[in-house]
Amino acid sequence: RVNPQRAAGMSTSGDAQATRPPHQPIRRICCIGAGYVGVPSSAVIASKCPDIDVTVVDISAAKVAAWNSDRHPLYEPGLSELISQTRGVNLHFSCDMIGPLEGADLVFICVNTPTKAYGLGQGKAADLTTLEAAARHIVRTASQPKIVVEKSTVPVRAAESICTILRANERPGVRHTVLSNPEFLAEGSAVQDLLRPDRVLIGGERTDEGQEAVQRLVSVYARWVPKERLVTMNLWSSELSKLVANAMLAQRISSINAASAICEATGADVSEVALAVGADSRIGPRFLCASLGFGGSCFQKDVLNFGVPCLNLPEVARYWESVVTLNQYQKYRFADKIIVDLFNTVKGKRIAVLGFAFKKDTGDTRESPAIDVCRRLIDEGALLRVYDPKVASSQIRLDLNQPEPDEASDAAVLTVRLLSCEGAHAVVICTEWSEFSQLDFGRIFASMAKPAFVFDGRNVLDHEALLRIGFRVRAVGKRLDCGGV
Ligand SMILES: NC(=O)C1=CN([C@@H]2O[C@H](COP(=O)(O)OP(=O)(O)OC[C@H]3O[C@@H](n4cnc5c(N)ncnc54)[C@H](O)[C@@H]3O)[C@@H](O)[C@H]2O)C=CC1
Ligand SMILES: O=C(O)[C@H]1O[C@H](OP(=O)(O)OP(=O)(O)OC[C@H]2O[C@@H](n3ccc(=O)[nH]c3=O)[C@H](O)[C@@H]2O)[C@H](O)[C@@H](O)[C@@H]1O
Repeated sequence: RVNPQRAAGMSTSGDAQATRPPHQPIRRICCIGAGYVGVPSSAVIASKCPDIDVTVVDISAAKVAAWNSDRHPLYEPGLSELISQTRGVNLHFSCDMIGPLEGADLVFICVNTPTKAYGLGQGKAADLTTLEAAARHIVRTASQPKIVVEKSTVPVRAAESICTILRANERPGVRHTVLSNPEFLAEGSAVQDLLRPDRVLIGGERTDEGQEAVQRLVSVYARWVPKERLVTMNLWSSELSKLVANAMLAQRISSINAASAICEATGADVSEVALAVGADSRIGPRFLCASLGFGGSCFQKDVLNFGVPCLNLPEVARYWESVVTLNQYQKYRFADKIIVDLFNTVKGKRIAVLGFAFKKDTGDTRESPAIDVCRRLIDEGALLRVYDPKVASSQIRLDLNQPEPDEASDAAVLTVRLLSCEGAHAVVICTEWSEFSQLDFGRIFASMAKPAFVFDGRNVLDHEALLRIGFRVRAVGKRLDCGGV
């Protein structure tokens, strides 16, 4: 069993390396999970470590086939280029769940760990089914010792469960080691984040074998990450640090979004407030953009997961839950403002929605705030035209529970393209794609029903210019044409 008593303080890689004998270099890596984390991480390792062979495996044959083709299953700037340099050289994608694993020195677990959708802890706890399946698969398959690296985001002490499963099923003489190496990349900048990480955390047991495994993984990252950014610590600190980081980032957005509601009520401007607050070096300027709410597959999941109902800390749980509650409020506050400002009814009105991904530079729609906003408008009888440069129309229909259009698609509730804004009562910005600020709003205005509204859920447009054209403009945390001082 993992022994938490052996845990020691945090250190950076240089300290430990100096006192230890040279360790066996990592030659082969198997990554379980060909998703947003597994593939960029593997591609960066392959490109930075030509002597390491990396194979990404997944239970989804369709996904593996797509990674082996030129039509990759997800969009991430710079990733296709990396893959074209390394695929077939030292980066491979495979459905063979046995061979690559058996040959690997080190196995990254990068499977999804979503919020439980059923039973005990439904809607809050992490569903660790895939993580456990991966651990059982490793121990069933491996006839040689492996370094098993938990890269998926997990509740604190998940490594203990993995370890227990491994220990109970290991073959005689085969002892695997578990490390925590949480990933901090953000979608849309994954490749850059991996190439230049603020820090790489590696948590391991403070036993000789645990520390040997830590150093072997350190030596992989040390090829391109400065050693002062390679931070080693105990397993539980590493697992918890990931959750705290995401929870604090989400909390920051909910804080500025709470301020945005006060701005709208008072006439203060949230961009000015963010500038002033962020100038304090203790706070810093990043991650203070008020919005229609945060999205993505992780923030809500990790904040709730961090609320730790099982640890019986109800005050702590309530504190973190309020970050999510405020986010829900912000999404519906934005949607309801559209309805109220369009004279309390959107029934039968055309509304052009620009952007559907949860942020720019990704095609990912998981927990996108656009979904809640669009659903609210559809429920109120609006006719939506949704456009996103990177989200497939079939995905938008799936997220909004709308069937594929038939011949009479113009009468459909949802049109997933934007031929024009002709006849629309409002343009709604849900994602901050750069191309939206380049649109010819003069022409758009001319084609729209009047009065013509713009609801900027990301504060990315030139509001003064829009007002001059004649739009009624609503933005997050600002009073524009409705009575500011
Ligand atoms: N998406 C992101 O930006 C980040 C995600 N994370 C964390 O990383 C983990 C993975 O997230 P994503 O890459 O977004 O998920 P994803 O859903 O894109 O990819 C997970 C992949 O694992 C595969 N998989 C599931 N069970 C498997 C099994 N038993 N054997 C083989 N393959 C299996 C799935 O088919 C899927 O392709 C999660 O814990 C997430 O919280 C951490 C940092 C950033
Ligand atoms: O664990 C994870 O999955 C990752 O979650 C986030 O990354 P990601 O969700 O990809 O994207 P972010 O840039 O953090 O944005 C999250 C959401 O917050 C919104 N946001 C972000 C910043 C801001 O100032 N305002 C704001 O509304 C974004 O539009 C988006 O909807 C973290 O930034 C990563 O460090 C972490 O690894």
